[in-house]
Amino acid sequence: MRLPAFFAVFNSKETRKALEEKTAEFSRSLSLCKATVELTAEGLLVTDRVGRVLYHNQFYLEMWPIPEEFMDNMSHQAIVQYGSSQLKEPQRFLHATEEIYHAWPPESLDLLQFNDCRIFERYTKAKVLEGQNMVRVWSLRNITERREADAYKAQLAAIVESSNDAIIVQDLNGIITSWNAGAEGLFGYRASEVIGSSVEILIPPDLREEEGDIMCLIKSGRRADHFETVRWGKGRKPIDVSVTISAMKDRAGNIIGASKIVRDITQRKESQERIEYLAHYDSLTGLPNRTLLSDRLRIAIENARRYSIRLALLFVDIDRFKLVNDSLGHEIGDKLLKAVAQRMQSTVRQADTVSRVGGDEFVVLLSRIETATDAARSAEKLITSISQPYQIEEHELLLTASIGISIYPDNGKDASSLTRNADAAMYSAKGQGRNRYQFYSEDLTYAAAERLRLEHDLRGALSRDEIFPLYQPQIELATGRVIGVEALMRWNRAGQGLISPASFIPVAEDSGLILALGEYILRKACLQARQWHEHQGFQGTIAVNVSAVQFRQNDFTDVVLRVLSETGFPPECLELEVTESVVMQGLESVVQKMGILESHGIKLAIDDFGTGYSSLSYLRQFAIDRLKIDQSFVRDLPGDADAQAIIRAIVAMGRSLGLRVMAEGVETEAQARFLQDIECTESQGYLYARPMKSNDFEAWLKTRN
Ligand SMILES: Nc1nc2c(ncn2[C@@H]2O[C@@H]3COP(=O)(O)O[C@H]4[C@@H](O)[C@H](n5cnc6c(=O)[nH]c(N)nc65)O[C@@H]4COP(=O)(O)O[C@H]3[C@H]2O)c(=O)[nH]1
Repeated sequence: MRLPAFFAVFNSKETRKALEEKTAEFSRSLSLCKATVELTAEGLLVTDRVGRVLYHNQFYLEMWPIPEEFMDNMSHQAIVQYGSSQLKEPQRFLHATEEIYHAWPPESLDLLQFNDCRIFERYTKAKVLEGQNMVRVWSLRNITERREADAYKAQLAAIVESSNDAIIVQDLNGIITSWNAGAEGLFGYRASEVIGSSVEILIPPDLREEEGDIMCLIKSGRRADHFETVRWGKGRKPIDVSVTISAMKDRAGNIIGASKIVRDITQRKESQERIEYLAHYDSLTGLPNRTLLSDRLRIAIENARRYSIRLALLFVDIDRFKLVNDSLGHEIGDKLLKAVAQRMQSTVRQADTVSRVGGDEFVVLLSRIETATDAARSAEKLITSISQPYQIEEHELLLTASIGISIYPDNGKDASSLTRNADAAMYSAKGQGRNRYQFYSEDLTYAAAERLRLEHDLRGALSRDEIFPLYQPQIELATGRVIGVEALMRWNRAGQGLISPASFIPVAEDSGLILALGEYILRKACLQARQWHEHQGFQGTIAVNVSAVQFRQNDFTDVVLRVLSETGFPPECLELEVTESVVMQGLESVVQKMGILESHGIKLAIDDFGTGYSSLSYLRQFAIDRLKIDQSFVRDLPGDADAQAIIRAIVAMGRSLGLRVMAEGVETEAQARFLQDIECTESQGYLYARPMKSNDFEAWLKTRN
């Protein structure tokens, strides 16, 4: 290191001793000074007025870095030139340095950004040394870390301010010390209103203990993390929130407070509640759904077991509800279901559960009954209540319900057997004519299993060629002439012989198989009748039964017309027999379909007439050609006065409406005579012939001619 020139001013004028002492003292302070500047974490450089380097410390060399030998006899400008290649903006740096020597300001401050991202603060100060000599001290300090920390802090502050969450800082006494914009938004207080106040203004009184416990954990250095709770907004408005809490520490690591991130979870809570609701309640009727019913049933069974009491499960099915949906549309159907649900609910006790488990299926859980009669009483009440007329928009509608009942512990000790058995009992109630209730019994289990087997076998019946029609002639009473023939479906079930339609048609209807079966019989009958027309001299009509399920199909008339065109059978010789249940609907789509059929000349007969509960006014609305008096009335002829009266009335009404009337199930001459006497024109029954295979019918026909 070069020593300053003022050492030379000491000369022999001083005493040697004094000089030595001074020199020693000076040397000590110089060493001290040197040690200090070498140890400092700043790069130090001293130049004279024109930039000659008078002093630099080691750090100055290392910070660039600049080789030591480069410093020898170098001007500051040359050194700066050398080092500038390390900087991001070398030109600016060179210019600034030059400007300092030129303008010689008392001090200056600027920043050097190195290519390797270090940042140095460069401070210079002009100094007067040894009285007149002007020097400049350059001090360069690495401020990279400080700058990063500042940037980080600024980012953090920006994040806190821009966060949608409320970020609140409080001290250990619960005094709010920081309150961001998110907190203003969530709680409705401005920062100026709450800073310095206790956090208690945000905490409902019943939750202050919870808050106290959490703060205790925080103070003791344990984790409290995350919890969901309720806070008060301005005006004590409760808000569902989630709180994430962490301890605030000072530099020494002492806990000095807590920071809380508070998030509004009102919407999430609401959706959670909605999901919860949808998982357990039927959205249309608001009744408990199958899941909730299962829970309640399980609890009720446990309860019944513990206290040795009985409970009942009522499986309620609305009869023929599908017809309402198909004909009046789902909107009306939905309104009707809501009304049914309300009635059912108001019929049972509060402790009982009415649930909707399917489209038109309800299950009622009577959680405590004394005897089976209690369940029967409830079932009766339900049936009565459901069967009162409904006014839905402009429609007055009538419904009935079939109910199956199973009782714990008599008919099952667990939820699934009780449910299964109530279901079987309901089917039995339907089988017995609907609009009634039925208790479960062992026989029903057998019947249910048999029903399943039947359905299974029926599925393959067509492909196995087991389905075929029999034919029964229809007679004009006055002349004995064969005016038509009715096709009656039979099933030759493998291993069981001929099965009557009464036992398999309801199964075919419920399973939808009736569509294929019905079309098959229609086609067969048309083909057969065409052949009889052409080769047997038979000119009568062929009557084919149509189930309400078939009639309901949107494409029903298309199917009929297609079969006619494919078989080449004249439409005016086809008569479709529908039951009163079809016309009873009295609906636009029925009228429309009948209109289409009529326009093609196809005839329509009302089968089993007199057994339905329909209003007679429909007879005028529909394109009907014939009434078929149900055989239950004919059976009691001629002795029974009531049967006589009913048949007389039907015949008279038919005549006055211009309809043909046929009596079914005529078995005796006396019945036929009575019918003829009252001017019933047509009849069908065992008296003339039983339903026959086609070749038997042909043979029978020959005997008539
Ligand atoms: N006791 C008695 N019975 C007589 C007499 N004359 C005819 N019968 C029976 O009475 C039923 C008349 O048919 P239905 O009222 O249309 O009643 C039919 C009809 O509703 C339905 N059915 C039959 N074939 C078909 C079909 O192809 N499609 C549909 N959807 N239903 C059908 O099954 C019902 C029962 O049919 P079957 O068992 O064939 O029973 C037939 C017939 O065999 C008689 O003098 N005395």
